[in-house]
Amino acid sequence: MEKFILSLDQGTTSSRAILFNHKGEIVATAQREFEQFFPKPGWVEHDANEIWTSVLACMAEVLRKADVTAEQVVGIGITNQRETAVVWDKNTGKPIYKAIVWQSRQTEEICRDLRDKGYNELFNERTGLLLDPYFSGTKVKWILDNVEGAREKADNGELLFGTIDTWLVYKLSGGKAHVTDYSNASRTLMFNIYDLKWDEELLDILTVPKSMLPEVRQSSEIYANTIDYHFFGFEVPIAGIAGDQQAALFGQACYDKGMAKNTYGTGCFMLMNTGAEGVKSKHGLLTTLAWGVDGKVEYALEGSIFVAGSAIQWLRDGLRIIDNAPESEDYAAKVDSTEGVYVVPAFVGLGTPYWDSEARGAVFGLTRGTSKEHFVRATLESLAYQTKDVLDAMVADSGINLKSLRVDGGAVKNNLLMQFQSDILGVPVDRPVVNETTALGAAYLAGLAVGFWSGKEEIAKQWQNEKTFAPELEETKRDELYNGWKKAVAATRTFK
Ligand SMILES: Nc1ncnc2c1ncn2[C@@H]1O[C@H](COP(=O)(O)OP(=O)(O)O)[C@@H](O)[C@H]1O
Ligand SMILES: O=P(O)(O)OC[C@H](O)CO
Repeated sequence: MEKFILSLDQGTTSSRAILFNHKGEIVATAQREFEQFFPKPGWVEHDANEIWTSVLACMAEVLRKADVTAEQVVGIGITNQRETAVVWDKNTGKPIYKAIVWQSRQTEEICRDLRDKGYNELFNERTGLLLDPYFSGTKVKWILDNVEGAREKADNGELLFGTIDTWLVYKLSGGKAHVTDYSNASRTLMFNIYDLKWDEELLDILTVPKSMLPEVRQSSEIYANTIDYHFFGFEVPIAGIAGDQQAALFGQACYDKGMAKNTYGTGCFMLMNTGAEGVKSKHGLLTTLAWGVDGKVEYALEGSIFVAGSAIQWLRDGLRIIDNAPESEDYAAKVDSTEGVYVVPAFVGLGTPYWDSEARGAVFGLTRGTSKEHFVRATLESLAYQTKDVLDAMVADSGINLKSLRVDGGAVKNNLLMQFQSDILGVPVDRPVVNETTALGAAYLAGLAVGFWSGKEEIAKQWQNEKTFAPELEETKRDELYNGWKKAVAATRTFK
């Protein structure tokens, strides 16, 4: 009887269940989108129950599609949109508020207040992060401060907090396990990434009771079994957890110091493996835990771009100038350049290297000759320019010049974007055969824990390149285009 690993990839816009075989190949995929709530400008929320039911539906569908029984699944790996915060009642298992999404800006005031009190340095030193609404800690505080009765319940030990991994393991295990892994904990603003403990002083500042927090475990180990009635009469070990960007780094087999990947999903996230050492950034990158495997943790440097593929969704759903994401390539290809048009999609502020949460989106260089094609192309190009900002910071901090950049995520199917990316970076871009590297990374982590794969060496051999995009643009032209982008960003930031 052939065996498989089931990977649950809970992303910002959709949940996916993907079944992998022993060769690390995709056997079947199921995907469900769910509702995005924008209750106020800059706020983004999800319904945690809808996330759970979307995951359940995907699990059922993927097994049915592959004609595989639960008995053939030797382990489940979970990977998730990170930072998104859920708080639920321990007694009822029901969330007391919507999940506050990583993109949401509703804790800007809390962050500003903490920054004004001079706490940024302390948080940065211990967590590798910054006092920005992006991270979970201030979202938990916001829920406790704003939901009626929440603070009292939390103080009585009646509430639990979790990122989406924690929430899913809790639901899959029938409430038996309240756990997370190092990679997710390192995104909360409450976890000391050097002591590997919840930081009591930071918790006091954030007024979050420690009793709410999950137990932090390795990224590859058995945390609990699924309860059989949710999993078709069979218990399956949940054996891998990692935040989606760290999972992608693992799935891209970036196991050596200095190897990096960039994932183009809702946002764009570049991570570089820095080994056993957490490198402190001087250029706006985050220091984060990559994973804990075999009793050891490894670190990564990260550049976070808040709006990437979601800018393409905005062209589709907001402006309604394209019908679907792939069409962005068709329109962009109809023109040779944007003719000086720049779109800066700072819809929820700007992340690395600017960390400007009050900036908002802007368009520059419009003329009477600007067409839809130029506009679409400029939006696509903004993904590449933002990535160039991040790579420059990465090179400055690490001193490592990348030989190539491994890429993945929904938008890398766009060949024009990938070629432009390589042109703007002046670095070859490698797109692997398995584009679902986030899910693959979680599958690997789970598979290692249950002995499905023997070790990282076996996994690294499975990585295969599908296509390399080599730089073709002259350096002077590259500099000219990128200088235009920098001017556009600078101008965007003055409009507040
Ligand atoms: N051909 C394409 N060109 C540009 N963007 C694309 C293309 N296909 C998908 N996308 C973008 O990729 C994103 C989906 O990627 P995915 O990795 O599934 O994201 P997430 O995990 O954040 O939900 C969407 O924002 C979509 O707009
Ligand atoms: O859902 P994605 O793939 O855009 O990833 C979101 C990140 O984990 C946010 O930090």
